[in-house]
Amino acid sequence: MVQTRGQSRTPSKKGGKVALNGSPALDPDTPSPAPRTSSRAALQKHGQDVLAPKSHEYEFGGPIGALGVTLAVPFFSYAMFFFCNENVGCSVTPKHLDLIWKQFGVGLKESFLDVQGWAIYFAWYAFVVLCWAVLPGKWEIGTELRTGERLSYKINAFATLVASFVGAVAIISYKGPQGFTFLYDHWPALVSASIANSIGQAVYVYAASYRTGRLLAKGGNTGNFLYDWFIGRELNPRIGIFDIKTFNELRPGLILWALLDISCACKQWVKLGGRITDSMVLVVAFHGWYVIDALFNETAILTQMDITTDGFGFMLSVGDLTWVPFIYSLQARYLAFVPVDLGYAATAGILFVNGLGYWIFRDSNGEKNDFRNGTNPKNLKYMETKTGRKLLTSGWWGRSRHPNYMGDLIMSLAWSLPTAFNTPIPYMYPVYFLVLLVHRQRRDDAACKEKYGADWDKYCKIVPWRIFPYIY
Ligand SMILES: NC(=O)C1=CN([C@@H]2O[C@H](COP(=O)(O)OP(=O)(O)OC[C@H]3O[C@@H](n4cnc5c(N)ncnc54)[C@H](OP(=O)(O)O)[C@@H]3O)[C@@H](O)[C@H]2O)C=CC1
Ligand SMILES: CC(C)=CCC[C@@H](C)[C@H]1CC=C2C3=C(CC[C@@]21C)[C@@]1(C)CC[C@H](O)C(C)(C)[C@@H]1CC3
Repeated sequence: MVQTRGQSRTPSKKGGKVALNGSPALDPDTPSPAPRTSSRAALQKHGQDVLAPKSHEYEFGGPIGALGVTLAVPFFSYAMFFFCNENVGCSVTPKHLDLIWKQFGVGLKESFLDVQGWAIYFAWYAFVVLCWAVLPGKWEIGTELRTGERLSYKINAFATLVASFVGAVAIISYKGPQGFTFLYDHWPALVSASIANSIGQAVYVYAASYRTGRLLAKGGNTGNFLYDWFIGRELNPRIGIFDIKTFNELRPGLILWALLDISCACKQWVKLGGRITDSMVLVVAFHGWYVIDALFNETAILTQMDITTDGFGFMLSVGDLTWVPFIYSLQARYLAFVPVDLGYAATAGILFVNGLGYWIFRDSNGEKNDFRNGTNPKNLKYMETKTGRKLLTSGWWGRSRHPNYMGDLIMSLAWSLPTAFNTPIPYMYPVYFLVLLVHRQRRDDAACKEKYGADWDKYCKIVPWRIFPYIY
């Protein structure tokens, strides 16, 4: 599989560099830490202005926005379950609300007193950490930090995915599909445990960021407790050589998403007495492929803004650990109790929409990756900038400034179409995703404007559309 995201592969250099946050940078070929030069010496080189610059601007609506998202994400993660499940159905009517209200006590019990569900979640999390520690993987060096140093990351997310799939297949082969419905059956407890995990981690990294010498994210040090806790103060929180942000971004949430989908398919199999619908096959395959693709290209995230620029706070912890697995799998969970048979024509139509989205997503990311890696196989036009970096002005990047987002958004629609049109709830994912990517595009454009100055304005004149040509 080719690399699809990020700008370029991070250089795989040998050599013992110093990581500021107390963890030694690593020789990429050895899983054991290279000798530390002296983190204290490195600290002395950099003043507080470099390590912990004060942030003067709020994003995401400032502290009020931070509070809103902090409350909204857990609320919606529960609501999507309690408003849409096999006992109450998935309609949007006052009668339905009344029914949900009557189930409130049961919901509380299922969420907080289901010890087995909580145990499953934390056993799962421990398993993923263990895989990180014991499975082989090469060490890759990340992008240069503000301090001039680089951190190393163990690349074995794909091996973790394979180990998880092998485990799931073993359970299903041994016990049958009914033996793998336990994730579906403990859903509210799993949501609660993941929220508890994300709160715990956000509190930990916030407190740990006050240790001396931590490198803070430029936007996460406003001095407002709620906002900084939400956005994340420290850029690369680590426990020794374990990088908390990259670990959470790719492994526990994304793999759990794929496993929840499989569990939903097993539930449908049991419900229908030994078959799964074409719509379920499509959803599980589309999601599964997306997860495989992300984990196979693990190194690509090392150049993404979440890793290079943003801190790790509650927004990312709850996004990675709760939102991704439990909201992104909504369509599969819906189909588990409302089976939809699409037939050949609708299946072909949806395959076409997903294929179109995937092609745009992959081809546009590929064009940029090639270009940032110093090649231009399609001989695309580009413009020079004063920074010395070039910007593509033809091909996908000549059609809009974020063609890769367009592809991703088209795919997100294809993931909801298999649920048909009985209720709008399974379409919540593409709606959320549109909001996320429009916001992300604006943040990225602002960052590019800062980076390229007047050259970015010139590029925007050549390529006026932000995501969708002739629309936005
Ligand atoms: N499923 C999900 O929940 C999410 C998925 N994604 C996906 O992740 C992928 C990566 O997205 P993201 O990290 O946001 O950023 P992008 O991959 O879109 O990268 C943006 C960067 O590309 C460079 N760039 C911009 N224009 C040009 C050009 N014309 N020529 C060359 N380089 C250019 C700039 O950096 P520079 O010039 O410095 O190289 C810019 O900062 C996307 O496909 C997105 O859809 C993202 C978020 C969530
Ligand atoms: C509602 C809320 C708290 C949102 C926080 C946003 C996060 C859910 C997303 C921010 C960037 C993300 C990325 C992915 C998942 C969603 C979050 C965490 C990603 C890991 C999905 C798989 C992709 O292939 C990816 C690796 C490009 C992507 C990276 C960004």
